[in-house]
Amino acid sequence: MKILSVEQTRTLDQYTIEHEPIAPINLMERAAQAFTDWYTARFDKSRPVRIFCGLGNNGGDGLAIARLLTQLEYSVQTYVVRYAPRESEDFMHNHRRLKLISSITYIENERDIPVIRNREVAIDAILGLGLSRTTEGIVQSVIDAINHSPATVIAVDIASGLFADTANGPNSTIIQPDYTVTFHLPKLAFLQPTLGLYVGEWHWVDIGLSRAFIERTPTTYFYTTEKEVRHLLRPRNRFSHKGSFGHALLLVGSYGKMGAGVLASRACLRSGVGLLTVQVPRCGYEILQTTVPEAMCQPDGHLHILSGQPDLEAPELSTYSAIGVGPGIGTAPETLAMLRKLLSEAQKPMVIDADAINLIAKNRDLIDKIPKNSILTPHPKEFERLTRRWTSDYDKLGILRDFAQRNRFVVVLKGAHTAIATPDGTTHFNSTGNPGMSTGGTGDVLTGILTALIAQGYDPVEAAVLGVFEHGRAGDRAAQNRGQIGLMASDITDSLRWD
Ligand SMILES: NC(=O)C1=CN([C@@H]2O[C@H](COP(=O)(O)OP(=O)(O)OC[C@H]3O[C@@H](n4cnc5c(N)ncnc54)[C@H](OP(=O)(O)O)[C@@H]3O)[C@@H](O)[C@H]2O)[C@@H](O)CC1
Ligand SMILES: [K+]
Repeated sequence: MKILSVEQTRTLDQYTIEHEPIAPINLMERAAQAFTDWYTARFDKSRPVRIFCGLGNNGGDGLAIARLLTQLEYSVQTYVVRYAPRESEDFMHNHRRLKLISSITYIENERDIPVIRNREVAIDAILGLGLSRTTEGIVQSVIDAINHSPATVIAVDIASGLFADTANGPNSTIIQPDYTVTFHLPKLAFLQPTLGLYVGEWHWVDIGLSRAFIERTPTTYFYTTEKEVRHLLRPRNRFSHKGSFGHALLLVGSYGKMGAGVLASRACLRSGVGLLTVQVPRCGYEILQTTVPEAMCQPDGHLHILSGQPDLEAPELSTYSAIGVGPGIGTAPETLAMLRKLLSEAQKPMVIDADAINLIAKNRDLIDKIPKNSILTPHPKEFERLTRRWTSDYDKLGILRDFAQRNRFVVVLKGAHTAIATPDGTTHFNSTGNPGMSTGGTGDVLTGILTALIAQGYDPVEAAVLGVFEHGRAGDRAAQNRGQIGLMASDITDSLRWD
């Protein structure tokens, strides 16, 4: 799914109005109806509704929603926050229609703000995509009152005061909704970790905006949904054999951190790799052979860490169709030497995670040695070590895009909506996963998955988008079975399902 800018979204509305064609007031009615359908499917009439409307089209939506809910016999009280002398045309139209069936309260001063009680629902239709400056005055006071109330808060289209794709200034007053019900495609703001408070649980309702326009509008931001992923997964040929699915090499583990290696190895095998060889310190040999009998194990000459001196005659690196390195390897000097040699010799895109990233961050000359199109999977702290500290989520997105593009890497920045930046400058946000996955070892599982996909011949960008999505989806299945709190990394591996 594409993520469009505010400017593009405005043009999309306009294009739909001209080419469907549909009168703007009818498009607003469709939006209000879609919101109302969403609302009535979840909230019954026992909960009083207070709808707060601004003077633009977001307010117009609010007035139309008030009329539709009133007609359905919900208990509705409508407020218009009078912050300016002018109203939009469609606002005025809906204002006239609502006036015929219900009263409207005007908020001009603080004393006009009602007390919002427990069990009530506050619908925020004060400001939408037309936000052009930080909120102040009476708008700010109403937002504060809603935020401090015990009511369930639902934002229409976007929380009032939240910019959809640029940073809000410090100390901005913004609605903190429990839900956001949005009419357009997802907005960039919905996917940023520090803005979660201003989004809540977001839902998209379709109001039939022009698909033709969306298809031909260029964007660098995408949101991965099941629809896209379905096209990426390759079906298996009946006559295939284990050689058809590649031979992966994982370099993992150190004394006390062999679990990371086991997690990555099991996930790799559960993700369809044909053959797997795992290189571990000698202390990990029996552990790996016992816990992952499906894998071949190649012990390092060093007892506790990977030093790159194999104990046995090791095959050429070119034997392997994919190489993954990092989980549990530590940052010992011998391991750095091993990584340096590995990066210099590897010819194909690799998967680079955890301590391998930390070693690279401390030895920046290694960046140039990483094969082009390799996948790096940092969490935010590791990414900061690799680049620099950011001032906002949007600043971080810029750093991420530049880093991936300049070095020709695929960077998987892990988080609530993992962001995948590609060498061609696009960024893909993931839609699966849950907070239960914030636990040790889930990153190791992802490394195993990605290495398996590359080994099977998936292009690195496809592997990253598909692998991150399925990793999150397996996490969601695991959370359904056990709940989020009890979720462990190995549950994710056990919940993987590829067909
Ligand atoms: N177009 C369509 O077809 C559809 C649109 N739809 C709906 O319309 C919404 C967008 O509507 P919109 O463009 O009228 O913007 P909206 O946010 O309601 O208000 C703009 C007004 O607020 C003012 N203002 C700005 N910042 C302010 C501040 N901090 N404090 C105070 N005032 C401030 C601003 O002033 P100005 O910047 O012009 O000075 C202007 O007067 C969209 O989110 C969706 O809900 C749906 O019905 C689907 C179909
Ligand atoms: K709003």
